[in-house]
Amino acid sequence: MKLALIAHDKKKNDMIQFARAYQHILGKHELYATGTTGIKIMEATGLEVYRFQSGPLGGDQEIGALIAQNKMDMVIFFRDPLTAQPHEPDISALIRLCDVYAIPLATNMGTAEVLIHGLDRGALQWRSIIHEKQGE
Ligand SMILES: O=C(CO)COP(=O)(O)O
Repeated sequence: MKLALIAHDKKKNDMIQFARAYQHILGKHELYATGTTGIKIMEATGLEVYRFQSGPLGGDQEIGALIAQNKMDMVIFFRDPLTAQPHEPDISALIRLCDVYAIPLATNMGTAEVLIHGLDRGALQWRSIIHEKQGE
């Protein structure tokens, strides 16, 4: 499965903890991230992560574009709900596209835990039907 990992600055430590804790699960999947989040995850875990632009420079939109092509299977996005972001419209657009395409989205650690355990138990196998249709 293809997973997107994104964290706002005040949530980057949470993302590092999450990636370390679930490295054994994350390592079985294709990982994508916005620029700075990706570097931090790679440094902390040694996992291979494909990095898009940093969020404020268009990274959320790049991940949104993959969702619009039905090429992303899960999004874990540790948003900072207490800090205004200059690229708020991009963030809203990404979340909206997850809803348009029924892509599992976690915006906090509690939901992320549920999703990652579900992923490991095969709860996203329905997505493989879409992969087959796309010839992947
Ligand atoms: O701003 C972000 C998501 O909206 C995250 O971007 P970075 O991972 O580059 O910090």
